[in-house]
Amino acid sequence: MSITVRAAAKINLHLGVGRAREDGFHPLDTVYQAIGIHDDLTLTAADDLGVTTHVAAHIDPAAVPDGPDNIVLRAARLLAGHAGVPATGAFEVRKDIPVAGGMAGGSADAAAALVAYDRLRDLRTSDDDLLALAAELGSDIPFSLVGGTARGTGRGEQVTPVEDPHSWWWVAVPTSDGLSTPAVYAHFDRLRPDAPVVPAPAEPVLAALATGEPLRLARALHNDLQEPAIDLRPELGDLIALGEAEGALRGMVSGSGPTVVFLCDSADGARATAAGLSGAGHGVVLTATGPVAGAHVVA
Ligand SMILES: C[C@@](CO)(OP(=O)(O)O)[C@H](O)COP(=O)(O)OP(=O)(O)OC[C@H]1O[C@@H](n2ccc(N)nc2=O)[C@H](O)[C@@H]1O
Ligand SMILES: Nc1ncnc2c1ncn2[C@@H]1O[C@H](COP(=O)(O)OP(=O)(O)O)[C@@H](O)[C@H]1O
Repeated sequence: MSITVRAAAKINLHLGVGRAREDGFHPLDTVYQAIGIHDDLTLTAADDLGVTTHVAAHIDPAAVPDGPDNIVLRAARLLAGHAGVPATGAFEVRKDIPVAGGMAGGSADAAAALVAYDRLRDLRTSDDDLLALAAELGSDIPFSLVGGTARGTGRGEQVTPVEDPHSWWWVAVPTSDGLSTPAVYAHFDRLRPDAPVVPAPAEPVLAALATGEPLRLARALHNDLQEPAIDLRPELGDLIALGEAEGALRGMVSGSGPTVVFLCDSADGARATAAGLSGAGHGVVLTATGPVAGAHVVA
């Protein structure tokens, strides 16, 4: 008996970050979009609990913990505890989402694990409970369940779907050496001790999404973590300039980085930008459209 669940990478079209709260988390006003780079997770009934991971060529297998710290096992233990059942099952994850790349790869796996465990064990957990468990595991995980395009507030865990009927073309350039999310937020604190309590509002991106015009969205994209990410990794600034010179409408650090994403005007535009970046020596260049679905059963 087994089940396979697919979960998507996310990017932040808007990431407004306010001054750190007393609990250390930063208040956010963000617009997430799930894009077509996926991890697939298969759960098979077993007596023990374990995870094996198979990674795409662009991912360092050593970057993914294979023991109890893997977020897939943390998700299974949390849901099993909530339901009062033993935490057992053999998880197999096929990873295409860059690790520690600012694309919520771990969050996608956690969301997929919650859905797979719930369905395989027929737990019938309510959507509200699944979202609450997801938020306990990590700020981005509720969005990985919901997918599409959505606004995130609080520390990013309060998710409201956003109308986004158009399809957008993205090129993503991951970097083999990840950047830790807490390190980038800590650097934001150093660079912006005067950050406002209320984060920059997402309305300009929401208005641009409604037009369906790539140029309007390109102008509205906003990421308050881009400055600290580039300060820690100056080569990311060069990469953004290169992609824009190769025809992208706009390049931006994805979340806390170091993946850089480029918005393009069309499929042809994305192909040309990707070819230009590859030609300039960037070995791994991924092309995807968004929005796509959140964690869902595929087999
Ligand atoms: C920056 C963002 C933007 O979507 O994504 P990534 O770039 O990591 O993918 C998120 O805020 C990452 O969310 P996620 O990776 O789930 O974070 P969590 O596990 O909840 O928290 C990890 C650490 O990040 C910091 N953190 C996270 C969220 C938040 N609103 N404020 C924070 O300061 C804290 O230091 C926290 O201990
Ligand atoms: N299944 C998993 N996939 C990826 N990373 C995981 C997983 N489980 C735990 N981790 C840990 O979570 C960290 C953050 O990973 P990830 O979610 O990919 O990054 P980001 O928050 O930048 O999108 C990694 O450095 C890794 O040590």
